[in-house]
Amino acid sequence: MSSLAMNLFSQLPAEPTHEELFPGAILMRGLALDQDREFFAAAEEIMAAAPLHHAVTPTGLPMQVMVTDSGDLRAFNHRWVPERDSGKLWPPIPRILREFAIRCAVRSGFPNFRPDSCHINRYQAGTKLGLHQDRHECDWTQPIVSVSFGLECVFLLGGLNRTDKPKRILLEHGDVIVWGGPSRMRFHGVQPLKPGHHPLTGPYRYNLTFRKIA
Ligand SMILES: O=C(O)CCC(=O)C(=O)O
Ligand SMILES: [Fe+2]
Repeated sequence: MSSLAMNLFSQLPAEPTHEELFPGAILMRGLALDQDREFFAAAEEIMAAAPLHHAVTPTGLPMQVMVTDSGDLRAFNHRWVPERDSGKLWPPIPRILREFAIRCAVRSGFPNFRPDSCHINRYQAGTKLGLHQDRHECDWTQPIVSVSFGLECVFLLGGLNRTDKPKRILLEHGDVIVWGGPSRMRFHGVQPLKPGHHPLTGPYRYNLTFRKIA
């Protein structure tokens, strides 16, 4: 019996997992659970200072996913597009989130991660994110740290070509995925969210990605 299943019976908090999905791509189930309320409250602070808005495709079309950002001035300047964004500066990354993201990277074999931004995606039932690579960052030796809250989703982690068949990974509240090194440019995406209700986030899934952009 797996330790996770045992814990259903013992009612003890589950130990986070450490699963290497590919070289440089690590799934740590439940790693954010211990402090989920504090972390989500910090995400809510970001959203209060920088309200969620619809993401737009590179060609300017509105997407279903709602997004916002936090981070330092250099990262903001690197990503800011006058035609797309308001001129308002990003709020800083809350310290509790930045330090957690660094710990996640260290556990995954990336001890030099220095995130300068935290991007938030909010999904509701039916919202998906197509397969893409994260390529707006300057330094691809720095990994991506992704933390999920609320409703579960099926995360797709593919290869270095868009047509490579992706692995399907169920991501639940508190799960963390880090991808870097040889996995940094893997295509990834999110399948349409199933409707549901989560005690902390209601009808939504939130995903926080920590990056070194500038
Ligand atoms: O929501 C997720 O799990 C992935 C988000 C993502 O890939 C992105 O924002 O670039
Ligand atoms: Fe991405």
